[in-house]
Amino acid sequence: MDIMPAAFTASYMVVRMKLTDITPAIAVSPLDGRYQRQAAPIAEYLSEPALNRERIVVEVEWMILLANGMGNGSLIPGVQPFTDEEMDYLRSLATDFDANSIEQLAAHEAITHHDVKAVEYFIDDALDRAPSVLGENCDLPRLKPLVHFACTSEDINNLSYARCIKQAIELVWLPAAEAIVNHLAEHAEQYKDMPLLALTHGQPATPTTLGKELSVYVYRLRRQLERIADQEYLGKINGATGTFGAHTAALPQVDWIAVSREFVETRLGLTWNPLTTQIESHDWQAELYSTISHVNHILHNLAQDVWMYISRGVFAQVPVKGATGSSTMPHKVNPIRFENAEANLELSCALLDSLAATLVESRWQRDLTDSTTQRNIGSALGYSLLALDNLLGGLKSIHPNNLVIERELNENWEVLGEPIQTAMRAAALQGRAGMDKPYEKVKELMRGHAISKNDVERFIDTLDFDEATAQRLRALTPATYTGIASTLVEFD
Ligand SMILES: O=C(O)C[C@H](Nc1ncnc2c1ncn2[C@@H]1O[C@H](COP(=O)(O)O)[C@@H](O)[C@H]1O)C(=O)O
Repeated sequence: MDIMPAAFTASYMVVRMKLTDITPAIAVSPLDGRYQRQAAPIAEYLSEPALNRERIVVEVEWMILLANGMGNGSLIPGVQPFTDEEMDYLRSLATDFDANSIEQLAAHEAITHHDVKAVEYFIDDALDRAPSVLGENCDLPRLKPLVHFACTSEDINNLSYARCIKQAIELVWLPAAEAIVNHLAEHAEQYKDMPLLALTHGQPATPTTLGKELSVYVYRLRRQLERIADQEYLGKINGATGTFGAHTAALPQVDWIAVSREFVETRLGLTWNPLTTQIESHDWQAELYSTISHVNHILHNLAQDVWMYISRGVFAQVPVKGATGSSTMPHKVNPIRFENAEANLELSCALLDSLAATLVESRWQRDLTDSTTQRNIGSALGYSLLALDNLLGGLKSIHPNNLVIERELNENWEVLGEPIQTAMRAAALQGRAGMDKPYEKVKELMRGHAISKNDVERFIDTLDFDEATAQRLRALTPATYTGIASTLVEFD
């Protein structure tokens, strides 16, 4: 079916260049295209090559544990412990992982159609090449049966993913999130005494301070980030259906539980999962993604709040030299970084929520849906990282506008209705005359009218407060009616 009229087809479809012929490849995802620079730190740990590099680490460390044992020599009869040179050589497969390695793996996978088998063959090739590097007497080519010994692919995959995700979170995502919290905390302290008209339901309400409102976000975010910093990353290495079946059939004398635990905990720095089907159950991933999604939602709330403060004039934006706000309205500076952050947080949440929901289900002892799904963890965190970057940039480009803040407060003296009616209640309870129906009297005075400083003072004077209370109330202004907001900042 023609998707364009014939004339269009002739002028565009036939003669135009194919974008897919351009090198380097054109990206489908904006994370790998337009936003590549900002998302790149995630790709270092969560991308196809990063996963394969980590798979090599896991395969190699497993070989080293089997060959060198846990203090009592090799675990496998017929296998001598690796020399230091041999271990360095094997480990260099991961540390020297490069474009050439990626090509070699792709060549194997083109034949095997199995990504982990391709890694096994990649290591086999390296064992074959070893004598040319380590000398003719090198025994490594004979040790090919040691590669992937007693492993199912998921033994390698789950450990690799756990390490990839741990590094991406601890080295990239968490520091970026902490940078936002630190920025907010610094400004909460700076503006802890700066009064601000609060709005509940979008209507003027009891004033607060700008610093205290920022502190609320600091407190919320810190609670979630602490959970993420304490996150467990579970891993398993227990064979095709989690029974150590192949291990015990081949080498019944080995304490495989101890070996498995040593490998996951000590060698790879993860938390040992003793009980699984073929797959690690991914519950820890669901926990992590739910918490990050929660953080994303808090940040989305922040981005929208700041966007609305900018719209109100409470925050002013610093124009970027040379930048265009609107293509047609020259006066404008648009809050685009906050809008970009909102959109990317939404995309991240969509992916994270899907990952958290689907990764925890697998038919019987394994299906492969998790394999395909987990390939999107990098995108889920990448969209969040991009949002963090834009949010921080946006926050750094705004400052409070005192004139607007003061004007808002001065135009809303009716917010003092609350302290006056509450003081009337306290006076009534102490038996002072004329303090009945405090709420109704204040409402009568203030609702639906523009109220001035004079109106408030006159009203206070009509009431029989004791002198100290009357003075305290008379001294109140919308700008000073902020309770102990500034003190509360210390709790963030
Ligand atoms: O260790 C094994 O392989 C055991 C096997 N289970 C599997 N476990 C892990 N990976 C497997 C499995 N099966 C296939 N594959 C390979 O996974 C890749 C899936 O590709 P994609 O859908 O792109 O994520 C793709 O490369 C697949 O070839 C079983 O039979 O239980």
